[in-house]
Amino acid sequence: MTIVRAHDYNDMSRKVANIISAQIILKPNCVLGLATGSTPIGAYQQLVEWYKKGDLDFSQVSSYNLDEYRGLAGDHPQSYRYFMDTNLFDHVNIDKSKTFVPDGMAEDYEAACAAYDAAVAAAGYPDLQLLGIGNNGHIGFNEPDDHFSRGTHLVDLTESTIEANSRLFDSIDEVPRQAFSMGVQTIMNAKMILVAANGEKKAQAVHDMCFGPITPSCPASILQLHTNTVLVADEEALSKCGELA
Ligand SMILES: O=P(O)(O)OC[C@H]1O[C@](O)(CO)[C@@H](O)[C@@H]1O
Repeated sequence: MTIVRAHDYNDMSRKVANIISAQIILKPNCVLGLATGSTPIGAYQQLVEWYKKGDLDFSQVSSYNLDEYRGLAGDHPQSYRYFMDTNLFDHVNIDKSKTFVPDGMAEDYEAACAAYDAAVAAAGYPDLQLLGIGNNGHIGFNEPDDHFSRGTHLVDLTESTIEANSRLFDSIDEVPRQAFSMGVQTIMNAKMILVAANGEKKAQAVHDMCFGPITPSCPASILQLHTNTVLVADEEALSKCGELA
């Protein structure tokens, strides 16, 4: 794992955006695996800025998002489809019909999850998979468990994740208790994995991801086995990684 130190959130965001834009420049028709949450917002803003300056062209890019809350439609302001549209897709020249987010409203969800996996596989898996990391070491919505997940599946969110994500809802009762998430095996099929982390709340998870045992109780720890993983983290997120000093 390559570890890139950033001073703070803005520096992390620019570094992450630089790596994503290099991917788009080197392979204009690349497949991006994209993430939601607070972490990537600054990077998406930077990408939009460079697009507006004429430095980036998304016209051939396609994308697959990691996850979606169960029960939220794409026009719900807290849905991850809405997040992607408002933070990135609506501001660049990406073809929205080539942007995919799991369907939070799927009735036959097992068929929908299988179809999502088939589509990601048919696209050849992401050239670059962007990931945030949960306070508990989750990636996508793959929560700590006794095994690593494979494909897209229904997840029962942990209390810790529900509480962490409640800041984005009017009350904790409104946070969906379930979500659909790409599986860990699918994430590991990406050609490059780019993890972004900032803030002291992520310090333990970042330490365990980089230096802890490889265990499904910290899903991100499996990234130690991926041959092309880059972590961009700020000083606070790296504060428990004494091994790096
Ligand atoms: O960036 P945040 O908001 O801390 O969230 C961390 C991770 O948890 C999720 O919200 C759950 O999937 C991801 O989207 C994100 O990468």
